[in-house]
Amino acid sequence: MSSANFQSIPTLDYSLATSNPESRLKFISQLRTVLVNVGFLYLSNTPVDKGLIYKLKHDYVPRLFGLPQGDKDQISMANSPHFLGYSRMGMELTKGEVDWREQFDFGTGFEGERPLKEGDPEYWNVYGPSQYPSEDQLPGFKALFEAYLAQVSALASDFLRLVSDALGLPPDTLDQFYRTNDRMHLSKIIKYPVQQESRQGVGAHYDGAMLTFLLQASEEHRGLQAQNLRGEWIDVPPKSDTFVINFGRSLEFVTQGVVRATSHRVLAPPLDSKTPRYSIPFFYSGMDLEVRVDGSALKMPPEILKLRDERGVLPETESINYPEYAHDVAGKVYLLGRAKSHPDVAERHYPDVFKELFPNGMPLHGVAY
Ligand SMILES: O=C(O)CCC(=O)C(=O)O
Ligand SMILES: [Fe+2]
Repeated sequence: MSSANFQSIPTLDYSLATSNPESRLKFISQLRTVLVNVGFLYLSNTPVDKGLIYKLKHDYVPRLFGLPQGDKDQISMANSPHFLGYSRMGMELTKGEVDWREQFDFGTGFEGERPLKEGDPEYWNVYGPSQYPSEDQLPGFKALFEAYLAQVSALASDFLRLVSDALGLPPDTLDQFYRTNDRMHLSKIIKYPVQQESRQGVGAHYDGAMLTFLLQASEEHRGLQAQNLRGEWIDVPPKSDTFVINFGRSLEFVTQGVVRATSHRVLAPPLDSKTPRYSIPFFYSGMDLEVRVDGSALKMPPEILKLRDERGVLPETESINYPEYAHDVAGKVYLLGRAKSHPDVAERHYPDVFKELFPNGMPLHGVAY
């Protein structure tokens, strides 16, 4: 069976990539197969501090969601033109349906605001400072989570070089989309409560960022599923001491479809569950706002394009997001994606974009994606 019709998700051992040249070659070859055919992998033996992850998962995350509702609402995403902050359950849409999850969105890198100047495009405002609970509310959390984000961000940057290498390109090739220092990567801390009105934790979608590093923070819950080439939903159960990595639409576009941006979704914990599911995705999303990642940006080696052709064409899936990479700069695509997921925030901070996307006003079910 072709690995494009995978029935489980492969695990790659990061220590192979970092120990010696022969083992690195082995890693690169495994990564090439995953990039072209699967689009999802578990990565084990990463350098991210295990103690930090433990404290985040078992201590801070439950306490973060356990804060009084008033404290959480104080840092509501509605306050933020950067789409950062707290979203109550039911405030986010995927494909026009409510996602039954409660979440905090945090970005890396910005302490102060960077006000727009006359003539700057609106999408310059998508990067900006995060909203954290105060030190009184959750002492030590900001420092710990920022340390975590710094480590995962460094890992993602190193991993992107392995991706370039696996695609037969010089290792620094994909760095060209991340040149300035003016960037923000996005991360979320998510709680999926036991099933509410529907089991849509998050609906079928592609990610936009080149890479996603997901920490599944509740070992007892399945729920994440990825779609193989035949369209079957395959479980991606939690696996201890690993990250789940998947590839997004920007990487798919820029590699002319060689890399699979794999459609995925999350089912909420079923009715008989005793606990919610927590997860922490980190999106290596902070591309330079002005770059284009359409298919003309990189020259792909012919032998690599051949692998894409041998894999075959992806069927229609339920996921249709981020088609704009074909014609818009990265900053604009990011803004459109965020506005579609959070129309209330868009209406307040980007009224023109809101009107363009939702000419009939605030979407209810089945209107947006
Ligand atoms: O919660 C998860 O496991 C995945 C979340 C996800 O796919 C996303 O936020 O893009
Ligand atoms: Fe996702």
